[in-house]
Amino acid sequence: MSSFLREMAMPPNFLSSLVNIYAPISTTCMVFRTIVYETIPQPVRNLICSKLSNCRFLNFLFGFTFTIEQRWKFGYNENYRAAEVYLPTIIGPSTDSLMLGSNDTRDLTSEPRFSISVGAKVVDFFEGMRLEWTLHCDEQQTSSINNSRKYFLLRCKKKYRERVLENYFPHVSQKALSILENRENLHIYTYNRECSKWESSVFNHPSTFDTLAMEPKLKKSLIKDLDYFLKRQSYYEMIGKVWKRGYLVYGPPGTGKSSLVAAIANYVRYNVYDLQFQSVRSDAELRNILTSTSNRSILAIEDIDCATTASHCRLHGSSVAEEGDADQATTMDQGPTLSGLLNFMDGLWSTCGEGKIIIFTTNCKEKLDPALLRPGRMDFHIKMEYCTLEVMKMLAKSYLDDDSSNLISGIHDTISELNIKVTPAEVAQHLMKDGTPECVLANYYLYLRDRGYQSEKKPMIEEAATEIEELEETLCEAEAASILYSIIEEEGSGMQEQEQEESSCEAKSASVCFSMMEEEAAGMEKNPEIGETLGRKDYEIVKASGMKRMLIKSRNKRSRMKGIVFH
Ligand SMILES: Nc1ncnc2c1ncn2[C@@H]1O[C@H](COP(=O)(O)OP(=O)(O)OP(=O)(O)O)[C@@H](O)[C@H]1O
Repeated sequence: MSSFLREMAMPPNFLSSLVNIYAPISTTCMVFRTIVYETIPQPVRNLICSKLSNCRFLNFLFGFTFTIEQRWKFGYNENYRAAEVYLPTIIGPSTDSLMLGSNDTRDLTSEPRFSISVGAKVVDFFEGMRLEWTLHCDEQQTSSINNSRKYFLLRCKKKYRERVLENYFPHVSQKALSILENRENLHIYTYNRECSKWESSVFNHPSTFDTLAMEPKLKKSLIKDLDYFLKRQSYYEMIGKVWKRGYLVYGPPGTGKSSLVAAIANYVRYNVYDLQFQSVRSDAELRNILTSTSNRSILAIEDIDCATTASHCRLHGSSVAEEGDADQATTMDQGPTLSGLLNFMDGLWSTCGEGKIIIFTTNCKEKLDPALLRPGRMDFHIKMEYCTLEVMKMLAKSYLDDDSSNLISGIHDTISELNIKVTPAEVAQHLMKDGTPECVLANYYLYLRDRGYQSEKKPMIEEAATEIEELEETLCEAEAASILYSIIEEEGSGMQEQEQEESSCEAKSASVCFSMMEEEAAGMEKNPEIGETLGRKDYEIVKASGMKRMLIKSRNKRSRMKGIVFH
């Protein structure tokens, strides 16, 4: 060292004078630092720091900036989403503006929610690093569409760059994930064709697997399938498959297909992207729409049968082109093709995004293109059915909190007897009516019976009514004859002998017949089995036709009466 100094021709006392200068400066700095730390509170220190960090020159020298755009390449940027979710939870005094609002339509006094407004700064401290976030928005006017480019800037010291990448971003993503898993509000997005973007609103659908009535076995296996899917991200990676799941929900209108989509969303706590397939103009637009949905979300395409029929026609060039109107064909929207959709589902485009659940619903599975149904394309086919006894009990449980009433079985038996099909939506509509559970169920039972009469049993009722009329006539005749007989017996002396005999004979037989009828009717009235069978409604119906008397007196036609009412 001394030789080195000698070579440098430095004065020998230079080092000692350097130490002499350094010592008081470093002591002063330490004292100054201690004074600053002890006298200036941390928020004020943060403010000063943020002012200094605004200084472009200092930033240029010591700062580093990460830009996190809303879209990354062709898809939604999950880091942007993580920041969007995480930042409102770390708002501190240094944030000078905020967006505030509430979606709770039920409670005006509910606590408002915050989100980051454009230009606002949010400062975060992590492992001793100071990190400053700002949200930016650049308006871009392209043709008639107003596109805005949103992005976060994250500023930190240059020396923190690696630590931010390695520790801070995973921390933000992790926090965002747990916030999303426990979020109160889900969102539903609908595609706005005019400005080519998804628009969101709060998703408040109350349907859950508890309220949804479907075959218990099917429900159980669906829940199991969802659970497996949610926790097997790494398994999908291991087997080289994209982490996504497709469900095809089919069944007649009103069997709960849309309710099932909502129940799935509420169960997995995913946002829902609801796409009207018919509103998409081309494959390119479809690709754009689908890739701009976020990860861990549900894409629901309802009534896919309508969509794919159109796509199928287009695919085979049957619609516009066949009409030979080429000009019209070029000016019209071409619409997405079936292959465009399939490509997204399991072709190359399917790799855009992870954790997606795709749900197609249809009223008519048979109408679907076989390409959509081939094994492996939609992982799980869910058939939503007309009401079974189990489904009816579940509906009664969730709408009336009563699944033990005998009337439920009665209703179900009546439905089977009448050979009619009833959707859960119809049952739900009746069960929502006002009244005690018994009343509501009894009314629905009566309604079904009535419905049976009105539709399928109409011819039989008409036939029975004619027979009743005939019977009434006979009975009237018999009654008249009986009266006549008594009159004859009383006043018989006034008649010719032969005439008297004939009349008497006729009247007598009529009277006998009439009393036999009366006797039998009385017997039937006492018979509990028949009493039970001829329920209130049957009685009412007969009464409504003005035949109450007939009902009682013609019970000797027991089987026929049962037939009128029940078969
Ligand atoms: N399985 C069910 N469980 C509980 N409620 C149901 C069920 N099915 C239908 N509902 C009730 O009926 C209403 C309509 O049902 P939903 O819209 O889900 O049927 P859908 O099969 O999607 O009908 P569409 O094919 O006409 O769209 C729901 O709001 C719900 O109240």
